[in-house]
Amino acid sequence: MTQLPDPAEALPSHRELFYGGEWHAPRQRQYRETLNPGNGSVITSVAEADPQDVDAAVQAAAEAYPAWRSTAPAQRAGYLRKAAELIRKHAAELAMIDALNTGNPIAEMLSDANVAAANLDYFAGLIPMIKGETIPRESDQFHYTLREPLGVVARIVAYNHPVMFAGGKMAAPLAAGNTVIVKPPEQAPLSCLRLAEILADVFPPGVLNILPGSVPCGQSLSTHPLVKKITLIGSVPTGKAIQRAAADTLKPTLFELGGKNALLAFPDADIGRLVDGITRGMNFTWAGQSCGSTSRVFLHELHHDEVVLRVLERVQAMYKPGVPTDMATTMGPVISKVAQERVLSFIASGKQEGAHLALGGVVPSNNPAIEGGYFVEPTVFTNVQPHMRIAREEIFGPVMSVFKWKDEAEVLRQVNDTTYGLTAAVYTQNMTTAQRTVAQIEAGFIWVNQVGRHFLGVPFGGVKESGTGREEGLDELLSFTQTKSVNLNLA
Ligand SMILES: NC(=O)c1ccc[n+]([C@@H]2O[C@H](COP(=O)([O-])OP(=O)(O)OC[C@H]3O[C@@H](n4cnc5c(N)ncnc54)[C@H](O)[C@@H]3O)[C@@H](O)[C@H]2O)c1
Repeated sequence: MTQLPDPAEALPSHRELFYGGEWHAPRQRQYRETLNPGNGSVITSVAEADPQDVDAAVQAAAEAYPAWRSTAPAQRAGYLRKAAELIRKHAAELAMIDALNTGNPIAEMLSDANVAAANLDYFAGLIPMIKGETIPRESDQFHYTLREPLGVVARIVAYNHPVMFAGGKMAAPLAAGNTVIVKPPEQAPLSCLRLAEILADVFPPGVLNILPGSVPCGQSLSTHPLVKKITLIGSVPTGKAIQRAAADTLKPTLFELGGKNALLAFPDADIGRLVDGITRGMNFTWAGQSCGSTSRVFLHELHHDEVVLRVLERVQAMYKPGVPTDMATTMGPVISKVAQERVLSFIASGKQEGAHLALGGVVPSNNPAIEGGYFVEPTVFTNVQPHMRIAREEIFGPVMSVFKWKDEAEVLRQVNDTTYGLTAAVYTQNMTTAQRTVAQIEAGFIWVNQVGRHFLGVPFGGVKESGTGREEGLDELLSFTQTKSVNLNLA
């Protein structure tokens, strides 16, 4: 069994900005309190980068770029593998920090650092795929292309998996020869600071920079002329704001945004698997705070009542809000008081609009150990209708909406009747039904007969407003390169 570190000892000793290989106090001396959502207490305060700090960090990353892009591919891969090794070594401590600072249960967070490390290893191995082409010659004209890095890349990440995103998303741009600035989520920056401490001596100064800050920091990164690409894991409105801000410098973007994902079950679905998929797909463990959560469940009228009954039993048995740093805890809080109030207002709207509250819907009140934390009981609505707010908007909380269907064309219309298009899941034992349905669902990633899993090498990303571009595969790596075409006149 994994030896867990003491929460207080796991915390980083730095609270400042890490760039150019050193720690820097923020120029305006601005610090922001960061909380433990499990009990609402303040853990510490962390530096907030302002535009001047952003400029200094970008300059440091730009200075480091020429040497890093010229570093031999095998040597660059070596740096990434070293980072992966260190992240694995410190996985338990990083998980403990994220459990404290995000509220996600420690038992589940133990894998997050390992996912980050796996990304570093994967992209290190993929470096030889950064290749150009030769183009058929016309008489004495010879052409070829080179794939070159972009320069300084900024990656802004969301709070639901800070270390997994910060560690994992630095991999592709670094592998491609870019220098990187990671902006941690302002709600939960501590594991990213510890990551900077762990990796401080791995990369040459300025190659990896970690810049805690909030919206102004993200905005400055979006407009800075030396940032050559900006990416976001976050909400749709933020993606749109960054896209607009990046327009002045014509920066390319890569967005992994929100979702209102459907799980569509056909009458022939294996009921055991289906119940398991519905229950797990909602990600109640981290209070539903996952972009890929299948929060809209479409059950055929032939099995609806039986499946709902079993899902309710299963959810109650599997998820109990508890202290996030306790290994036995199966469900955490949402990230903040504001988020808790937002989730509760969605629940109120569901009731008011006539959906049936089948489970939860309240703040847990029977566990003194989590008093003051931002918890909401796992919540399931049935009899949800397409026009309701809970059917249309991303809640990013532990609220599942169940719909009943009987007509395939109509249910597919409802599944696609959303501005989002991140993931979907289809349950059927008939592969023809599966293929027919997959072809019609508007989503970037579709599971058949399971939910939630990611596989390195299989592109992940959204269609419609859920994002642009693809991550977790070769597409991601190549998106941090640009093509240079060369013509040789052999006449
Ligand atoms: N598709 C995915 O892979 C994925 C994964 C996790 C979360 N998400 C999405 O993230 C959202 C939840 O995270 P959140 O509430 O922290 O999102 P958010 O959009 O509010 O914030 C995300 C990040 O963007 C920064 N930011 C906010 N406004 C900005 C601006 N104008 N300019 C530049 N940066 C800005 C924040 O500081 C933060 O670091 C949900 O919508 C969820 O679906 C998507």
